[in-house]
Amino acid sequence: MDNNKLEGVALKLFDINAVKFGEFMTKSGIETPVYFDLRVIVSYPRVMELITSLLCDIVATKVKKYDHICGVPYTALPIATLMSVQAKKPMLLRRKEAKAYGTKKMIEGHYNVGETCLIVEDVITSGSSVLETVKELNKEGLVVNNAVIILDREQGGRKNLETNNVNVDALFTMTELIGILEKHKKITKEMSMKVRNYLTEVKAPVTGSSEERMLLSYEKRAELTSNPVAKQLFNIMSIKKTNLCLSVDLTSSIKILELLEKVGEYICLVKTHVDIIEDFSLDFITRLKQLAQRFNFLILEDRKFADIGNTVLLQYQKGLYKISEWADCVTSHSLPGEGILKSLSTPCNGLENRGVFLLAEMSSEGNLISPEYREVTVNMASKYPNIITGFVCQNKDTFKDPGLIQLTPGVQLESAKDDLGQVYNSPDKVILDNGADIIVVGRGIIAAKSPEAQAVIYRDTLWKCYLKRVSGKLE
Ligand SMILES: O=c1ccn([C@@H]2O[C@H](COP(=O)(O)O)[C@@H](O)[C@H]2O)c(=O)[nH]1
Repeated sequence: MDNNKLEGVALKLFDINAVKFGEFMTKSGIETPVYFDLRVIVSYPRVMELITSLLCDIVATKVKKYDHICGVPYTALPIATLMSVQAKKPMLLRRKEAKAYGTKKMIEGHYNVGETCLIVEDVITSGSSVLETVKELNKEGLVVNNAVIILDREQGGRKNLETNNVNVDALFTMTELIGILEKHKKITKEMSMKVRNYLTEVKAPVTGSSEERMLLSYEKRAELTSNPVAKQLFNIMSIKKTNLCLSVDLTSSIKILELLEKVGEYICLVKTHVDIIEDFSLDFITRLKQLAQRFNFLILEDRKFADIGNTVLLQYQKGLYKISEWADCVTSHSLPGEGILKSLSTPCNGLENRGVFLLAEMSSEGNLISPEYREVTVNMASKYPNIITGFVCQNKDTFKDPGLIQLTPGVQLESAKDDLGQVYNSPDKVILDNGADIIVVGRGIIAAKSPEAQAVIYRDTLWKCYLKRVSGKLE
């Protein structure tokens, strides 16, 4: 590759503010000393031309065979278009959302099953955006072996893609780009060191492992999930900056509503056991739903269904509680087999956005769930991606899919046990070591002198642990 041309592009990117240095906060609250915004390059035709020609050079020498070019939406689309024209290879267009009318195709353009497609992307961090595009192309029977990238942030993307059989070639790694800018005195030695230190501190997430799930932000995971309730929860957590689920194990509906008035703003999810409420009424449900809307949290009925499909269907939709009409999600055992998931996914008027947390483990001492049971549960869930929101579990290795949520009960500020077998772990332990995404706290808050003040303490402690986890700066 022409090194002068490459250095010229690096300097140009700096001049046009496509690369910035300082103290930046990502949307999910993680600090970074360097920020890339390659969206601006469309305003600089000469930069576009240079980048296209360098990427085409890489492809000509490194990629053996490809039939199509596809850019990852949106920043890479103009570059992919220019490359397609320069290399005289047909382009495919990946939609982000299917059209509401017509063909509903996600990939536009003419192609045949078994043909190969080269992917073009501007920046890779974890590589998940490229993988989303790979997934869509694979669904159409297209094969992806290669991706060309303008900048590799060296934060695990290359490894993730290679694990998924996609070979990566980049114009620059972050280290190379920093090196050029330092050499040409665009940035100081100190700034260059700061970025290098940041790179060594930030651990690389690996796709397909529980580590990747733990290192990805809730924001990013909202994009990766196929379950509408999980998406809503990831979004609520990102917006409200809370991963606290309050378990309102109280027997008076008035007390539950009073408590939620005080703590609603600190939680992303409320967990109920409606069958312990002594004065249950549908008016209580109406008021609960109003609070959920006002404070932007979802409702999980911890029903722990465990019967044959037909009975569960009746328990879910009928009886005194009519759970399916108000609970955004429910918990269920996998013990009876797949029938239970079939019944919970039975279409019912207006209930498209319902979710299920499947119990893969329990927090109580001496429970009978074995590692084999846990594994079969997770495999069973994979056949029902539309309704599975996540798992109630205690361990990070229970599942890998970053689109699913680990809901972990048995949490108090200090590790402890109650007299009836409940085992409590600390926030550090469950989030940093054990992979919890949403943390269920019951008596730790509701039995406190001031539940409101205690909810704030839990919200802040749990969120800090999450930020520490996604920053990758684990000891
Ligand atoms: O394995 C499990 C599954 C569910 N739970 C429920 O969570 C809350 C925990 O309440 P604490 O007062 O914080 O102990 C409770 O409603 C359980 O039914 C669980 O603890 N363990």
